[in-house]
Amino acid sequence: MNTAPTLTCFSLTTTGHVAHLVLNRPEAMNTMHPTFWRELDEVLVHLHRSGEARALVISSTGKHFSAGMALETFGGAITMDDQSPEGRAAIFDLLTDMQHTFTRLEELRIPVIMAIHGGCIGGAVDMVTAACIRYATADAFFCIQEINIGMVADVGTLQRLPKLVPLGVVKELAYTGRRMPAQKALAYGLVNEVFDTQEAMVAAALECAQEIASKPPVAIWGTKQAVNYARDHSVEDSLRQMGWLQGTIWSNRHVRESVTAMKQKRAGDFPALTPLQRFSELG
Ligand SMILES: C/C=C/C(=O)SCCNC(=O)CCNC(=O)[C@H](O)C(C)(C)COP(=O)(O)OP(=O)(O)OC[C@H]1O[C@@H](n2cnc3c(N)ncnc32)[C@H](O)[C@@H]1OP(=O)(O)O
Repeated sequence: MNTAPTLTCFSLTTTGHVAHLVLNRPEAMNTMHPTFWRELDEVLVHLHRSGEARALVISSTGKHFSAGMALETFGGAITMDDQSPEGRAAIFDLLTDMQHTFTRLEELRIPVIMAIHGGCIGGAVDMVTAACIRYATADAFFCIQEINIGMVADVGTLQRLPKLVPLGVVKELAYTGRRMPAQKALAYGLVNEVFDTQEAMVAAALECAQEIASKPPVAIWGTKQAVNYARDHSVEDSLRQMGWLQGTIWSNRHVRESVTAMKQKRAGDFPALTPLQRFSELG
């Protein structure tokens, strides 16, 4: 079964093959607590499996995109004073779980666009660096807040941000906990575009998602696979992987339909991604 999960921290709508996930706890500045993590993971599993959406936009509500980890979880859900081997193993498992959620976002079958306004703090930086494309409002800022609360950023920022902006910039932000404003993020290429208003930004993100969703989904899937692979491997290895990948997914039918649609000045008609099932559900 692949039913949409029941959500309290988010709202999820899918229109014309574009899914739009909105962080909707503005009163709590969309902080990340155990329910946030569980629901985000469930949504991503659902989108990954359903095959219905062909692109995902994630935006937020209220003053800030997200204030990061809910501070009350430190010393609450996350028990940090248990120095026993069992306590340390539990921290390792918890952290790995959170890391997997953002890796799931990065490895989703469909491209993900983040629409970021106001503060994007701590865990929120972890999250947005796992996306394909980032848009921001002029009032947005990015903060590796972890250093200001005595910890090392541990859910992906230090691993993914250096692939997006120069290493010196990452180190400056990570050592100082300074806020990087949207215009600077634009100059470094962390965000693709800066908008005056949140409405304009979300509209542009949805328009970009719609454009992506109009392409053959298998070619989009393959392109995401290839670009993600190339980020972490040599050109030589990536070219070889490209050969195997293209050999696996090449479709004359999709290319013919794309060219015909282009000539006829109409949208191409492409089958959706096949819904995935859990192995255990196959009977
Ligand atoms: C794996 C992930 C790890 C992490 O994410 S570590 C980072 C955790 N996050 C933080 O440390 C956030 C620190 N907070 C801030 O930088 C600022 O705050 C904001 C930019 C988010 C907001 O600034 P402004 O708009 O000026 O509001 P305000 O008066 O500072 O905050 C309003 C109330 O919100 C509480 N608050 C802020 N962030 C969090 C949070 N992350 N978890 C729980 N509460 C938070 C404050 O303390 C305050 O509360 P009151 O009104 O009672 O004084």
